[in-house]
Amino acid sequence: MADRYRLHAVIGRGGMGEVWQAQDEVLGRPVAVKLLLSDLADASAEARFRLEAQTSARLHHPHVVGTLDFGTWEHRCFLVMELVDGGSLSGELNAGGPLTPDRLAQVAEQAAEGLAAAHTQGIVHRDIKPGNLLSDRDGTVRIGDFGIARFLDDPSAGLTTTGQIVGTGLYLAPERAIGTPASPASDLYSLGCVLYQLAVGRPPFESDTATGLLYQHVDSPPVPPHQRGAVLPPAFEAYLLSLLAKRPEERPTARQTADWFRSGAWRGAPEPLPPELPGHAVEPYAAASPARHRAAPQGAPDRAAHPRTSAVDTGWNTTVHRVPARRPGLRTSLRRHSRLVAVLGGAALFVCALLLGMSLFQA
Ligand SMILES: Nc1ncnc2c1ncn2[C@@H]1O[C@H](COP(=O)(O)OP(=O)(O)OP(=O)(O)O)[C@@H](O)[C@H]1O
Repeated sequence: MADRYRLHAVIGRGGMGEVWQAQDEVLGRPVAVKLLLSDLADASAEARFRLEAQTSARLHHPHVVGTLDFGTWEHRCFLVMELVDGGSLSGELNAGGPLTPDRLAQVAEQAAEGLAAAHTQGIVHRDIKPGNLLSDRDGTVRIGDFGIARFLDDPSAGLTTTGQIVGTGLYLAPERAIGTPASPASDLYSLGCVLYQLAVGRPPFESDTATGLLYQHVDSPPVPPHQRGAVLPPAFEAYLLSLLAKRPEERPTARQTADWFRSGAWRGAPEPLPPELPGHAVEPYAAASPARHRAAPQGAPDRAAHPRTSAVDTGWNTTVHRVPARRPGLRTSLRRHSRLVAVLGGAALFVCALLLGMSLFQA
């Protein structure tokens, strides 16, 4: 192909193309070649495919599948990638059943490292699922398939042109289920779903209908993995559930997740919850749902105790300028600034009374 690549065998087929195990005959190394499906060879499919190539080409990281080349051959676009020769995490689960805590922690750390690299570049993956986490033969995990990834400043992020939510329903974050664009935190939710599935054998939520599935993401607390037979250290389980927090701001960042798993803290007991801060209540998803009480489990990072600018919260520091903060409602702002409002109101009253007094005196 293209006077350079010898295609050997099809590895798999996705929504956009088929992936081949191939040989780069110029550089003499094995590669993976993704060919756009011929029945998709229209301008918009080509543009999406090209975007996938351009997005992934911006990332050079040991836990992201590297992009090597892109071109057109016999009217079909192709993308050349590093060959990851150990299969996907989906295959690993199917072949050997739920993963051991050690392997799971390795997957969590390395996938989070790859996500942190993407988020730092302003890229949200939007389709984290077991089939997109590939593994080298030595077990190293790499994130592949940036086919529906978007840059954070892309106004179309989160929706296709027809208004459909894209991404795989089993791993879709609640904020995306209700139509909000994907953010880095949405990738962390998807990673939480994947880790849950790799630990339990089944994803956290399943339903016969797409609506039923979306509803559960938004409103149902996940059943703790140990109640479904998983054997995880308590701290690990607590952290995993924090990734599944309904509210995006309560999830740890990719950077925090990678650091936490690398530290080995997952082997321990959950840390005690810090005392609830007054006025910390936020009101987005299912305020009255039991999920609220699950959202910040023991051992999970407490976002209120580590605000975005704190030195502990390094993950946010790298991405905070890219992530548009949700604007608080008028009532929330007034409540937050009540003391300031009272002082300003008092001062205004005083000035009015003074002016009135002076004008009366002059009259
Ligand atoms: N660089 C790679 N090295 C080895 N295998 C790969 C590589 N990229 C993809 N694959 C494998 O090829 C198969 C198809 O991948 P592809 O990304 O096209 O589709 P998908 O992620 O399964 O589906 P979709 O694109 O519809 O989400 C997957 O099974 C994946 O494991």
